[in-house]
Amino acid sequence: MIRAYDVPAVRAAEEVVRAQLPDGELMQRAATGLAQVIAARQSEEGSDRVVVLVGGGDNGGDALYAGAILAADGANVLAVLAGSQTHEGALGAAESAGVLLEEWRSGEPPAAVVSALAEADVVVDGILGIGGRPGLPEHLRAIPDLVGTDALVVAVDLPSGCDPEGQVRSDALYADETVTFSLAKPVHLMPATEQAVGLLTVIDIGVPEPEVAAVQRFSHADVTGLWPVPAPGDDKYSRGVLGVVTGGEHYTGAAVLSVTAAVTAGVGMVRYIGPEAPTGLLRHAVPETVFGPGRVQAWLIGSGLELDEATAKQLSTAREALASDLPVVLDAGGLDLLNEPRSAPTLLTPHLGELLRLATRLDIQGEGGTLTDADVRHAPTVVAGQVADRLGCTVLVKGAVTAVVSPASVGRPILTQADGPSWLATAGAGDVLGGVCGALLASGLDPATAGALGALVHGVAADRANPGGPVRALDVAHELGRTVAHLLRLPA
Ligand SMILES: NC(=O)C1=CN([C@@H]2O[C@H](COP(=O)(O)OP(=O)(O)OC[C@H]3O[C@@H](n4cnc5c(N)ncnc54)[C@H](OP(=O)(O)O)[C@@H]3O)[C@@H](O)[C@H]2O)[C@@H](O)CC1
Ligand SMILES: Nc1ncnc2c1ncn2[C@@H]1O[C@H](COP(=O)(O)OP(=O)(O)O)[C@@H](O)[C@H]1O
Repeated sequence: MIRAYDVPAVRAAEEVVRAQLPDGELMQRAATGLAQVIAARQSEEGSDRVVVLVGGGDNGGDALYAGAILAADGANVLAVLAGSQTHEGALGAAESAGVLLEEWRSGEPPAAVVSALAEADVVVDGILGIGGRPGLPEHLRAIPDLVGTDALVVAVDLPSGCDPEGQVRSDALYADETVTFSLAKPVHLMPATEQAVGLLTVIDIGVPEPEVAAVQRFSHADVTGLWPVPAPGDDKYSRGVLGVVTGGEHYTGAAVLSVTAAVTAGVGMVRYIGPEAPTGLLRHAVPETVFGPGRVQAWLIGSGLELDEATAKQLSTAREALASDLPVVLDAGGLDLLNEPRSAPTLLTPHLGELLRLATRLDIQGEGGTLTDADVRHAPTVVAGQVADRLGCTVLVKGAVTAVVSPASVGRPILTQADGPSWLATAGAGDVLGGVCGALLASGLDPATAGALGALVHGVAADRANPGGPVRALDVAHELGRTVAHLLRLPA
């Protein structure tokens, strides 16, 4: 499990350690670890010219001390003093070590800074850390365009400009690698910010983990402890029966994809309810399927569902399921059927467009009044949290980083996963995810665990289906069983 802690928790944990150490010791540890990582990358790349961007806070202090260590070891280091002040101790160390200093505290960049950034092999971003507000300081907005395309950008603690809590998207200096200290922060794991982080390296400076995490991520090794593995005494009913109301006369594929995924992910049994065309296809594609009503442990409702007369049976089944106390996964068109809060375990699985539609229907407001597409893209987990609170449901937001947000009353950290290749952005992949999550919910997992674990296995299956290349959703579904077996073989 990877855990990230919000800024107040990080500051409190650091404060306890700091009080027991000589003044400045924590920063020395941070700078030394940072310099070691940069030196290792320099020797890998055979690079020499280092530009350190130094902000006015302690993040700038870490970066400038690290620059001093690198310069003392012979690197060619230029520090750009970009804050309204500069950490005094670090400045003294930098001067003594022979770091070249350039000031750019406001206005346009000096010519020397422009050319140094264009020619740098390594750019160390110490502009803002956990004290940063979202967005780059006004005079530094052009920095991402000034850094040469070949430079390795190493962010100190977090990429400057990113929201440390990872809730909102903003302009930022994207990093190839982010070096953080002892504790990961939400910025490193959240959909609004993770793309700017690059490779995350955590170096230990002796700060212990706080008790409560703000964000969690399952690692592959966690699957063994979480995945529902049948015991010798189990039968298909005790393992969980999933009722599936997906696909229609036009979206026949959604039924095949979701049912295939549930079956290959290892559900005890699937009962499918749907019209003739998808039923006919399923009889051939997934002969394990049982058709028609009967007892189930959970429902999957939505993918490819058409809300018209031809699907009256599906609609009445879906409405009965929503009125029951059984767990439900609600995807795509099924999201339109939920108007009231639900107290039984419920996992909603919208992509950003569906999240906008759902939140708009619930009258959730955006920054300038009516919620817009930009609002949802800017702050997906904030909007998901509002929907979760309003409906009492867990909301899984799909995308390159999947975020699973529980209602605030549950008091559960946000779970995020980023296990799939970008090739997974393909039609039908969401239907497959719905099937996996449905299978997990039917086996008795809670919605948040089912959502995050489902996203993990779905992402890994996409990678394994065709490593490094394009995948079709059906191949992802067919790969699920082997992927679960592979993950269960990993040492816990
Ligand atoms: N705590 C510890 O023990 C350890 C901490 N460590 C390190 O300290 C870092 C945190 O340092 P920090 O608290 O000084 O905050 P940091 O992010 O450097 O600067 C904040 C300054 O920037 C300003 N400002 C903010 N946003 C802005 C914006 N958008 N645009 C413009 N200005 C903006 C804001 O000023 P304001 O505008 O609010 O007056 C404030 O002065 C942490 O990430 C880690 O690297 C390590 O050494 C390990 C031990
Ligand atoms: N850039 C990306 N990288 C990795 N996975 C992605 C990316 N974009 C989307 N996905 C995943 O692909 C799936 C797409 O789901 P969805 O949009 O519902 O597709 P559909 O409705 O066609 O089934 C989701 O699981 C999502 O998390």
